[in-house]
Amino acid sequence: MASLEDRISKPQKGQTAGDAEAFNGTNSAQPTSAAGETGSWPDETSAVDTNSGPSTVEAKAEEEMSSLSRAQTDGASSEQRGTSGIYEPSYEVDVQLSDLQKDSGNPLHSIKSFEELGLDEKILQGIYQMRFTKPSKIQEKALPLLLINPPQNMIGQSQSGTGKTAAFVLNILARLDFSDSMVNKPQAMVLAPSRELARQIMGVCQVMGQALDRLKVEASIPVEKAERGKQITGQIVVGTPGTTMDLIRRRQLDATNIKILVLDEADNMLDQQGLGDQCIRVKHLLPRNVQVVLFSATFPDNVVEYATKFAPSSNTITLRHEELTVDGIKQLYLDCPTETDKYDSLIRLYGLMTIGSSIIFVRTRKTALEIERRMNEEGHTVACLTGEFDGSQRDVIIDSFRCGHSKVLIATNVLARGIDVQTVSLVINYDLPDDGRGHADPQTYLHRIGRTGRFGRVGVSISLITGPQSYQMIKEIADYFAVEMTSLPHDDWDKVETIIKKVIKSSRASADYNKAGKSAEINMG
Ligand SMILES: Nc1ncnc2c1ncn2[C@@H]1O[C@H](COP(=O)(O)OP(=O)(O)OP(=O)(O)O)[C@@H](O)[C@H]1O
Repeated sequence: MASLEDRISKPQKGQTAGDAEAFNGTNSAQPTSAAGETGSWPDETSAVDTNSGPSTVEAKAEEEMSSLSRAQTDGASSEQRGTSGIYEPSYEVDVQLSDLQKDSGNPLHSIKSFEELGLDEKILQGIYQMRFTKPSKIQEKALPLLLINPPQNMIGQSQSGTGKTAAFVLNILARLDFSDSMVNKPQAMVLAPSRELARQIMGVCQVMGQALDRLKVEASIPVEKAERGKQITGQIVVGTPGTTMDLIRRRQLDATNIKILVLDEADNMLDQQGLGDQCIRVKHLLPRNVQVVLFSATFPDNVVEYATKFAPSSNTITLRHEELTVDGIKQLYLDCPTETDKYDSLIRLYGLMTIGSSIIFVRTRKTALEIERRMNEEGHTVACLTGEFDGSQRDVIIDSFRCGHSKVLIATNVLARGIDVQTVSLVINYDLPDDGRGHADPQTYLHRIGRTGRFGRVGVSISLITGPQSYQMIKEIADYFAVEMTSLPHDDWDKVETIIKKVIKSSRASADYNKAGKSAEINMG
């Protein structure tokens, strides 16, 4: 793969998209353990998790903090550690992480320390609390550009799980004004495509900013019983675009002092009809000189122009699509003769090993509920999260998954992006993501499999294939990212186990990450 040298050059312009399935809630959170009972996936839990946050616009700060601490436990329960079975971890993830961070071809590599990035002492304290030792490449490259004064726009791209959230959160924390006249004024706004991601980002802001005494972070996500007229007074507001727009229009959110607008999963926010529209409208309600920051692992060609209009004259950090996959995620596929075989294979996979936590992605809510029902009937405790549940149900389900009470989550694309649960060691594409026209949707595939293999951890993705069309789709995906996918035989489960063992082992051994060119191309606006 071509290696990209860091390089200085030029920017562009862009625009928007809308809310969608992102918010209905969900389901039936059941306490869980995975199915079958043989091996275990590597325990990759190391550093602190930074997950999800709390509640709703009207929620009390204390409730938020307690919900946050719950949600931030990433599910690395002691029972998951050091289990024996399909693969025994051979060394601590800290060691692996430092090896990875020494490798200049790795997205986690950087030559700088956090101390060199010019951050306030109190913000550094937050970083130490999170036990981040070194910045990742995107953090190292993006932060100096984000912190320049006067502020400049940014379009930042980096592989899934490489720390984009901390990059934009640190910039926000560094720019907040806690003086008496400003302390109750919203100053930064982060928009995300789902309530789960918005809550997670809130959590990161709160943990990273914990040494900042007057910091207040508030959510703008749909709530069941919104307190009419309640004013948002947090300096940071994190939410979904539709609700945020409503709050501004109802004058519950004073946008006149907003100086930073971040769109996380920006390509999704700008691309989807509806979400994009709402993002544009929100932006129009903000001061003209707002610093616009767009982050995502993917920026497909069709959104780049849009993005460069939305964030004019941006500094950009981009990657080629051949460079987007994370080497720690081993991509496998299982060819199933029929749809029925798909379900049987799923059950066999769970029978094969005990899995830390896993997500099964399906195309429709109906399939999600059907698989949930069947797996529960067969004694597997699983939960399901789709857009049809209400917000509070969704919160319960995702929090239960984050803290490891439920370990198997069946989800639609609503959870494909951004969700960071470090114990997820397996992602199953029960249905491949498609573009609605019979072709693969490589971006969604990348985001889905990126729910595992977070920040140097090892993960496995298994796509279930049935028939020539889905075979063609997996081929399109493999070609798009220039990756090799390992085939699993559906009729020889001993072999499946052997292959999975082998790929996990090989990915551990190859902490060298030798794919040349995982570095970003930087363009200065
Ligand atoms: N410098 C660091 N050192 C150690 N861990 C880090 C560092 N930066 C981020 N992390 C951890 O890496 C994980 C992934 O970070 P994050 O969720 O920001 O990834 P991302 O790039 O936004 O991924 P995605 O594209 O999937 O949204 C988080 O658990 C975070 O706490």
